[in-house]
Amino acid sequence: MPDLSRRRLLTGAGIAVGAGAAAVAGAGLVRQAQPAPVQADAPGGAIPFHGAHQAGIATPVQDRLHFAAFDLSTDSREKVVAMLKAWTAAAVRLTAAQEVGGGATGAELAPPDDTGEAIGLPASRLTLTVGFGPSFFDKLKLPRPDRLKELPHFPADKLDPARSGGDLCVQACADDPQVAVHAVRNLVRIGFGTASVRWSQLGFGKTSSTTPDAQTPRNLMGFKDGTNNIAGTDHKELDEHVWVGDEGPEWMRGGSYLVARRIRMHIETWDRTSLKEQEDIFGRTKREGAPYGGTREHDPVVLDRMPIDSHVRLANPAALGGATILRRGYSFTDGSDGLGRLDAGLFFLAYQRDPEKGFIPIQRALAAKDTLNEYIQHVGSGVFACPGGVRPGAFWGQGLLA
Ligand SMILES: C=CC1=C(C)c2cc3[nH]c(cc4nc(cc5[nH]c(cc1n2)c(C)c5CCC(=O)O)C(CCC(=O)O)=C4C)c(C)c3C=C
Ligand SMILES: [Fe+2]
Repeated sequence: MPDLSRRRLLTGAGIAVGAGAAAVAGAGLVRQAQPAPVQADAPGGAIPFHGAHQAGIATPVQDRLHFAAFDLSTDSREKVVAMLKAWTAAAVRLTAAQEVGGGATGAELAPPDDTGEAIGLPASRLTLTVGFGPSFFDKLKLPRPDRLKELPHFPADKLDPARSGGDLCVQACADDPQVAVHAVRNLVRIGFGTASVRWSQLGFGKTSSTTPDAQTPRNLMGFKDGTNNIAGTDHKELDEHVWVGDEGPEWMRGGSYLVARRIRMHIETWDRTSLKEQEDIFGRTKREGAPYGGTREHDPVVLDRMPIDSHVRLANPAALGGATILRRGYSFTDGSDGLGRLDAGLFFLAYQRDPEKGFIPIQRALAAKDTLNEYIQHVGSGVFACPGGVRPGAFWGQGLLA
């Protein structure tokens, strides 16, 4: 049997993985040594796959994203269960820097189970998070959670169906883009015949942080983005606004609803806008990120010091009866659009306990009035129910499908 570990030693804890771990290739579940939990902000380390919540939601935000939305090519629950079992087995290995199935260099006369481009790379804090779209429930004739509804149309939406929807999604985040791309590519291979990619999005330069003490990243408009976000360590806020509780359904407990929006930025127009106007649009200063009326980034937001139609004034929970989301977006550039303009923007990802109390009221307010709208356009959209965390030996969506 080949050495299936990408790196024999994971983290300073020096736990050996791979060759010694008993893994079952293909659809079978894997029983193996789990990597020791590492400091979540340690570069290269492994984030545990199992837990009360799926990793990749409150987890400190990694540098890179590969997001993929899939359509089912079957209405057979058995086939979907087999795929989710195989995906889970692969995800356990991928997030521990191990090759999937029989590895990248198994039997000579068959295509290898693992595509191989991550050989030698560390886990890179890879997280894999799965969600089910409304159409998943319709296709498989399963009861849909009350809170999982198609999003309403918002004024100025220009959604491309080819970049919207999807029966299920996988969010892969890692500090190394090759690790994230490898993970999604291998899941796509495993899903062949059961699910195929409908659309996908690569992202870089996280635009929001869940670690408030870290330096706040900047978006492509040059502003600090994520200042007033929920901290991944703030369990009270997470329980109140992000994690599904007793309201269920049972399989959604500890899970969350994800809204994904591909938001194009009209970068060229933005770059011709005065600094004063740019700052008025957000209600924050560009260099420091301070709210109008304050001097430091984390000074409190005082709504009536900001222009009435500024982004932060409109989106702040105090203006919206407490509506709160966990933001986890990434910048993207997908080359130019054929008209000499950069196809760039924000791939906005928001997690919440109930979209009707999170994304929807905030986006209604923004779509109606935000002065930022002149510089952006929502061109892709998806909403997904991300189940609670996976127990060792279980598989993604087991509570729903088993
Ligand atoms: C519906 C939700 C939101 C969308 C869509 C959205 C798009 C969007 N945002 C920025 C840049 C910034 N947003 C900032 C704050 C902020 N934005 C939202 C929600 C949406 N943004 C919220 C809830 C907040 C926090 C408001 C508060 O409580 O103060 C900021 C300021 C810094 C920060 O707190 O993060 C920036 C900058 C862009 C560029 C964009 C679409 C392309
Ligand atoms: Fe925003």
